[in-house]
Amino acid sequence: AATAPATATATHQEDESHLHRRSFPKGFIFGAASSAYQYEGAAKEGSKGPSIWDNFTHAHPEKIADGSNGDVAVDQYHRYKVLLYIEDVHLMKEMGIDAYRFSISWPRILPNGSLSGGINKEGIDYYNNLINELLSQGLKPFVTLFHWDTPQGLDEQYGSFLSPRIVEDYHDYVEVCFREFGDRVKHWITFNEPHVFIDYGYASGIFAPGRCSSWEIGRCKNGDSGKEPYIVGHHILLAHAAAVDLYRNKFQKTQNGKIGITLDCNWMVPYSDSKSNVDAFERGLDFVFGWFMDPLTQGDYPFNMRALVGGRLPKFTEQQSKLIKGSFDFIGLNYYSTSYVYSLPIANTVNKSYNTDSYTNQTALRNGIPIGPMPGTQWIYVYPQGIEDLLLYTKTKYNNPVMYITENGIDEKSNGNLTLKEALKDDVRIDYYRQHIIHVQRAISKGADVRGYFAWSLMDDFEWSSGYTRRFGIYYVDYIDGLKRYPKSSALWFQKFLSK
Ligand SMILES: OC[C@@H]1[C@@H](O)[C@H](O)[C@@H](O)c2nnnn21
Repeated sequence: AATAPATATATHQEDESHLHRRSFPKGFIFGAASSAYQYEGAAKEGSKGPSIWDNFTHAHPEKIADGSNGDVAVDQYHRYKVLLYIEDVHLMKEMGIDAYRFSISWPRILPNGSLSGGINKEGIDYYNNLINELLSQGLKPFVTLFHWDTPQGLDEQYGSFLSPRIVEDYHDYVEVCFREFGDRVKHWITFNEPHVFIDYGYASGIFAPGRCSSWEIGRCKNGDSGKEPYIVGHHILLAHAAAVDLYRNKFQKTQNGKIGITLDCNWMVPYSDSKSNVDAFERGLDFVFGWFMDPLTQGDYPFNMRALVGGRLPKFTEQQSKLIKGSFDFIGLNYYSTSYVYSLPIANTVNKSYNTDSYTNQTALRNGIPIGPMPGTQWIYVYPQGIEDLLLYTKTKYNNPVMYITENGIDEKSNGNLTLKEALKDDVRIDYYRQHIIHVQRAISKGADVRGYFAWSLMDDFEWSSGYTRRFGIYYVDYIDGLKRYPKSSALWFQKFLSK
């Protein structure tokens, strides 16, 4: 008689026997990731200037799930020694983690955003201490130069990324960072996820600076969701290229570091194999990922964007195109989830928006069946095949660049009713990391040039519009009792996985 099908103990349960650090290429880096606004706190200390996130959380607490902000966050500014030395670096070392990805707060270096406003020595000192602490514990610093916290001064002075003036100010800011930290920092990331920063900050308006058309979900007072996203994206690419050009011409020969950019791309699966939905798959990826990957590899935006956005999409001069094309030593990829994508009928909507320009929509359900389990927040459906497919898509379409997974992770709801012991038992996260690491390994075995993998996040932290209601950490932070840190089961799993 036919044997009953084995009931899956967990979706995508994979064979783990071959899973250990040695099964990755020599020199492959495992790390943990963070960002300045989500970790540092000390928002008004050390002569730091305000960022748009300081302004946004205080001006619009209603836009944050628990009305919170990053004034204190997990207080890395005061605790990095404790955070990274006695507790976390100690555990990171024990865990065998090789690198720590963190971001520098632009207004902590240049308080009003421009060089003319002066360089903040206390900011330089803080990051020097943090970098030295990491190195003293054998950890490589991977530094993100911009993780969404634009100096408020530049936003007020000339609309920050809405103006080409941002290119010069960003150039001056990164030059200070290369000069002050480049002797020890050998991996630079110019921008974190320009797509998310723009989509949420200038199209839907739910993130800082909270600009969008009045009819968009953010109900913004100012903005234009059909024009501003493309202007901001254009200036980010120009600023990125200026930073890479500066690094290559003035610092790389002596400092011998690498510079790249981190892009987000949740993977997509055509809702059906109909031509229209397969076309939607291409368009959907072009509007999220190709928006930046095409200029970086070919010097112009994808054809789909040129065709559908028309005159609202800025043009590159020949010189700008040359400067942008090839302006990276590596690409950072942030992957979390996958959705089905389907085509929408072309409509002559008066209300133009980045959110509708691609004539695609995404859904987690097909015929009512989710693409994967959703054990955490409302947007992460566990689909490990997606990280493999994204890596292989990038390999095939963009000539196999050097890649790092610079973020991958899952969260759980913050639940005050759990005992500490229960809160530390994050088996879902262990399962998530195990499966995604296996699929990264498969992509490498198929030729993808992946050099590293960073877990998001080292510890629970300020989760943007979700505030502290969502926990992404492999460390638990006790927000009630002095921000104490406790390794979750996933931290101990990493320790075991990395020690083999
Ligand atoms: O939402 C979890 C994390 C954020 O905390 C990071 O700051 C951001 O880079 C990101 N991109 N995708 N998912 N994430």
